[in-house]
Amino acid sequence: MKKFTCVQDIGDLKSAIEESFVIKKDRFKYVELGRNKTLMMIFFNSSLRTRLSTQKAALNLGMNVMVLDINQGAWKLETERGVIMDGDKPEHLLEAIPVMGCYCDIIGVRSFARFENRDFDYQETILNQFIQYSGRPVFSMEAATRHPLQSFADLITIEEYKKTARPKVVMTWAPHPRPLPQAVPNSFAEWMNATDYDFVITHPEGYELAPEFVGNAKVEYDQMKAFEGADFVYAKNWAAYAGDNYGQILSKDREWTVSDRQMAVTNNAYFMHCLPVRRNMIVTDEVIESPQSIVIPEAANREISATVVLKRLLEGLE
Ligand SMILES: CCC[C@H](NC(=O)CCC(=O)O)C(=O)O
Ligand SMILES: NC(=O)OP(=O)(O)O
Repeated sequence: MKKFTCVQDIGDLKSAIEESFVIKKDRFKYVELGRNKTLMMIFFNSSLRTRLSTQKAALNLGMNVMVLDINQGAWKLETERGVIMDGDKPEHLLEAIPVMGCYCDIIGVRSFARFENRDFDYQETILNQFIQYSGRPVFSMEAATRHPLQSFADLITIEEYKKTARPKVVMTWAPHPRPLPQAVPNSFAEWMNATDYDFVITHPEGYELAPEFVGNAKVEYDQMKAFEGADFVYAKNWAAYAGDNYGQILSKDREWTVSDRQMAVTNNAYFMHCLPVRRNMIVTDEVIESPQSIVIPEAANREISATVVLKRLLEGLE
């Protein structure tokens, strides 16, 4: 594997899931593979799970690890080409990227959507500059339009907990005080559409995701109807994507906060969320603390998805 930015990069999902279960049984099985290889993790945005689980995955494979928080300690970076750099940014990304590539063997990048320009975000401008100019294999630790390490962990979790071959999985929008990226819902939808699950997306009108991510999923504007008979409920907030509303908050309707009311019409569904989660905005305390909440095992599986991905990137090194 030469990069990991989307579901296509992991190849056959069945083998990827099988490999994740092998690694879950013995996460140090390939500890020699990464000897004297260095992972560099670059964060333009905050992180807890991705930062810790990806570092742990690298240690599972015997790698050295370097972590750079771009906004704490590095020079402020200009990302636009052609700009006269007479402002507060002493360095351009187009120099910083190849320099960082000199010091490592594999690069992970976190760079959220900025909501300033939809094309800039949806062309994955920052991530693609790392792919183009670093000279190293690059993987996404959540970029503008996807979060594949999270979605891979979500799939592993559903495979572990599902009680039927084709569970009904419902991704629901929920209210939030800030406009959040579409990366997690886009990515979850992309991975769910790559399975044969019964996948439903529910959100208020105006929160339609980009068609290329919705794919063949059923979209249901009535949340209660969507929840009927669900085996898994995956909650997440996202800002509007469509038209002039890009990056906007259109609703903070707390009727969409996942509570016992909605969970009551499911098939005793498991509750999932990528975390961090705003309690009593996205989901009530009762639901996230219930025996059906699997948000912690879901987060634990981030170590597994990252170990599989890093293993395959190491195997792809010349
Ligand atoms: C893994 C999720 C990362 C990020 N979440 C946030 O930015 C939450 C920030 C907040 O709740 O203020 C998101 O929604 O994409
Ligand atoms: N789910 C996830 O990626 O969490 P962090 O933003 O804390 O890394």
